[in-house]
Amino acid sequence: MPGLRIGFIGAGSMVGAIVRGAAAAGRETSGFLLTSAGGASARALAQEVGAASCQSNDELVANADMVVLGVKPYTLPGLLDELAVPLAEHSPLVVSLAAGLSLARLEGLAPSGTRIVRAMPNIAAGVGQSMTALAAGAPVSPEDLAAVEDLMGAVGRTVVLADKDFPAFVGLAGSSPAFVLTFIDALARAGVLGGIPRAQAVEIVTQAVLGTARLLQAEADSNAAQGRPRTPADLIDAVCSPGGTTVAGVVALQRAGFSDAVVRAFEATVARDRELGS
Ligand SMILES: NC(=O)C1=CN([C@@H]2O[C@H](COP(=O)(O)OP(=O)(O)OC[C@H]3O[C@@H](n4cnc5c(N)ncnc54)[C@H](O)[C@@H]3O)[C@@H](O)[C@H]2O)C=CC1
Ligand SMILES: O=C(O)[C@@H]1CCC=N1
Repeated sequence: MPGLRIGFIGAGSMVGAIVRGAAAAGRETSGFLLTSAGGASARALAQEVGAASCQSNDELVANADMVVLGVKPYTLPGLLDELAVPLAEHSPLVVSLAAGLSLARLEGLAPSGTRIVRAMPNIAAGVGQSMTALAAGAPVSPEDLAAVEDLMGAVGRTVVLADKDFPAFVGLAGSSPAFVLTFIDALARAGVLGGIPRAQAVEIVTQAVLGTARLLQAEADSNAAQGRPRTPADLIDAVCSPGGTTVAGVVALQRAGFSDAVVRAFEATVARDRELGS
């Protein structure tokens, strides 16, 4: 939204990805305000993207229309407590990126009536490919939500989700880049076992994963209108020649408990998200 001043409290991995992704997407970043603990990372990020850094979180809240909270979940309650007076006085729209903290919990920590949007992006925001969930609290207007969709839409896809579904979403998209990277790392190491140098193996696997994800997206986009798009299982069948190499590998993955390991990773993530919020 042109002219909107967006403050980011915290300039770590996630805010860095959003701010760099927005800058790379051509978003006007001169209205971005940044702070961090100690200030150094906020100043460096601000300089990199042509934004401004603030001396304090109070100054940032006083000057922003939207305040994105990009600190760790365990830091957030203390931060909201410290910001109670400026938040009550200036009433910016507040966006929390924190895992675990439900809208009800956030609303209980902020001054009464604070407009809060909960967002769960992922690290691919840095290259404009985040999958971000959004949930809006009761006082949030359609225009407020549209402003957050506009910011997060600049760095990937967005979906509005019920707050209760956030723990599952974290397992599917917030944390899952690390699961996919674990797969890429393991397959690339196997490639080294097969005699291919590590850097080349990583490049090869990365393109294979990217191509597969693009194939699935194209399938959904182009076939949705005409009928039932092919599912991941359909595409697995399309790669598996009878008696061929792929089915041998897929059956070996199944025997080793690959699907079970993935479901366990999801369940552990959901459980940890719930623990963080309790
Ligand atoms: N890293 C990721 O892939 C994702 C992270 N998130 C959420 O984003 C939030 C931030 O996570 P990361 O960026 O990974 O953490 P991080 O540790 O990389 O960054 C945290 C930032 O907060 C700053 N900070 C701490 N206390 C502060 C204070 N009082 N005032 C101003 N700045 C302060 C630190 O200086 C640092 O820049 C978390 O709530 C996390 O749940 C959500 C989705 C994905
Ligand atoms: O690990 C975490 O808690 C954060 C939330 C989702 C991704 N990183």
